[in-house]
Amino acid sequence: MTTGTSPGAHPDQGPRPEPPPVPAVPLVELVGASYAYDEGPAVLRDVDFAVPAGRSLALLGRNGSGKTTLLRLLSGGLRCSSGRLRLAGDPVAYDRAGLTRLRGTVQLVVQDPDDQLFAASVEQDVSFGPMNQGLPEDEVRARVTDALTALGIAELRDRPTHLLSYGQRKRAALAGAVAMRPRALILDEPTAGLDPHGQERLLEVLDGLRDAGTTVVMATHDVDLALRWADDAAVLAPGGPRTGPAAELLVDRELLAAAGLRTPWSAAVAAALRAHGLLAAGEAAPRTPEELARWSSTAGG
Ligand SMILES: Nc1ncnc2c1ncn2[C@@H]1O[C@H](COP(=O)(O)OP(=O)(O)OP(=O)(O)O)[C@@H](O)[C@H]1O
Repeated sequence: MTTGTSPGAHPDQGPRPEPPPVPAVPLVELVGASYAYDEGPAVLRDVDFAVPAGRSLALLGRNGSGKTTLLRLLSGGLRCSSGRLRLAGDPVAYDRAGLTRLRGTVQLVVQDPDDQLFAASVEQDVSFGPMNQGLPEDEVRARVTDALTALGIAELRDRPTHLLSYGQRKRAALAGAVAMRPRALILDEPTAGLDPHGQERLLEVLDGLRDAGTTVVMATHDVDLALRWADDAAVLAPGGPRTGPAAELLVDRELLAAAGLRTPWSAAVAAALRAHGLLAAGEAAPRTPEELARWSSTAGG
């Protein structure tokens, strides 16, 4: 991960606090990692991939580029064919103790909530992880309450999981990970299948978690969402992942085209504003319709 910061923005509330600087030692890191499934060629080859603590990171790439595989390697669900996984600088041992330590720090939420939820009620599901950690009952209950409140689904506590809507199931699955109080949440396409309102609410939840110090990694196909939400971005391009500040990487048209991604809406707007002399070179471009409205009211554009 290259160093640098980018000014994040809450969707509707103006600039959010600056993220912490990129620390020298990543929270979790793949070094020279390769992975091939039994039946196929290598999906990832000799990949270096660092997740800096306390920041938000969007992972982008075309279908089949290896996003899910990379997230599973980072969270210990898959083991590199070669190379290694490090947690806070230390190599992860894939034994019980090593994986317990990793999962206490890094929690993966898979794309389909039905692959994650398994208990009869929301409360039972969300309490499973903390109970499994051997926490006292009071602590488990408090964590469930906090996680459901953070996700805005406190009223669903006693509901059977199979009666929830898709968006509610996505939130319940995320609550289960949040209840583990991990340092890093790794989310595989968390906004997929949510309506626009549901996406906005989820981003607010993720911003709140990040602002409280949780590292949040999200795989997504949505370049617009990635550019306005993430501090950092990683693009799975043919030569391997490219990482850097989202505001720099996600306006690199050549890179995006090579990775099979389109240019974000706001980058196209910025190019048009510059072409018409309305935005100075180096001046930050608006990244959302709300930022564009604020920019035009102050710039008189
Ligand atoms: N269990 C598996 N067994 C064999 N091959 C697999 C398996 N899971 C994924 N693959 C292959 O690995 C490659 C990368 O898949 P992966 O799911 O990591 O990509 P992705 O970037 O997450 O894709 P998408 O955007 O479609 O979700 C694909 O070619 C896929 O066919």
